[in-house]
Amino acid sequence: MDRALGVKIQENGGCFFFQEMIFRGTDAMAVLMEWAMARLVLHRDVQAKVHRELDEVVGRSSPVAEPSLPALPYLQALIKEALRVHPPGPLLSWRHRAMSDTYVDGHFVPAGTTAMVNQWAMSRDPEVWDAPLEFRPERFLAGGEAPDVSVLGADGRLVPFGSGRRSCPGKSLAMTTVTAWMATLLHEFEWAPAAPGVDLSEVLRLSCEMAAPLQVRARPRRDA
Ligand code: HEM
Repeated sequence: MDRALGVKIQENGGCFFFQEMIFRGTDAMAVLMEWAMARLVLHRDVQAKVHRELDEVVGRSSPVAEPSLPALPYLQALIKEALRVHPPGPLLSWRHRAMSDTYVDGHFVPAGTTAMVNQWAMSRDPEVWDAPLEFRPERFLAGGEAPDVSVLGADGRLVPFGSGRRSCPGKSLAMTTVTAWMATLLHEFEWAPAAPGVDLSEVLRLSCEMAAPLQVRARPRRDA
């Protein structure tokens, strides 16, 4: 029994929940990092800015450690921008169903319709985002159009983890883990595409993945 919600959890419900945690926890984070790396090898100026921030905050002679993570605003902006342009879970709340015939914004929705939130489209809406197809982490920094946007569900402009009580329970863990991994991968190496150009085509599987898996070259950059 979930005492907070007063809901009885069946045995198979518990199994599904753990299955979701394992699949979503590993798959979505890996997919997000692949997209972020694709953007970093494509936009070398963005990669150079992350490297500069890491050199200033962590220093070339030290590895990344957890206390440095909150002091990396550009890296955090980069991860938000990757979540905006390439949300691993583009459709939200697919388990919501209309209980009766209704109208939403003038559109008839018959009873029994499964309702989904297309946050992929929301985060590319030109009425909300300046030049939405441009990859620009600066939009999340001071002076940008969305400097204080939270990705954790409190701001409808960007909801890569959903919002409300069925939002992703792993969102804080995911943000901390992805920030730590990206910081380490970027502090230790400089990344370049294995061949000229990067194919940004998408394919929707469990997550919205790169259709052509990313291939990169890594060059060590840190002092021994
Ligand atoms: C970058 C990483 C991640 C992204 C982008 C992500 C995104 C999402 C999204 C969009 C949903 C659906 C929300 C909705 O439909 O409204 C979801 C649900 C869920 N996520 Fe995540 N997630 C991530 C990482 C994780 C991690 C690390 C865990 C667990 C360790 C996790 C566990 C779950 C579970 C169990 C659900 C289902 C919740 C429910 O049905 O009530 N996720 N996630």
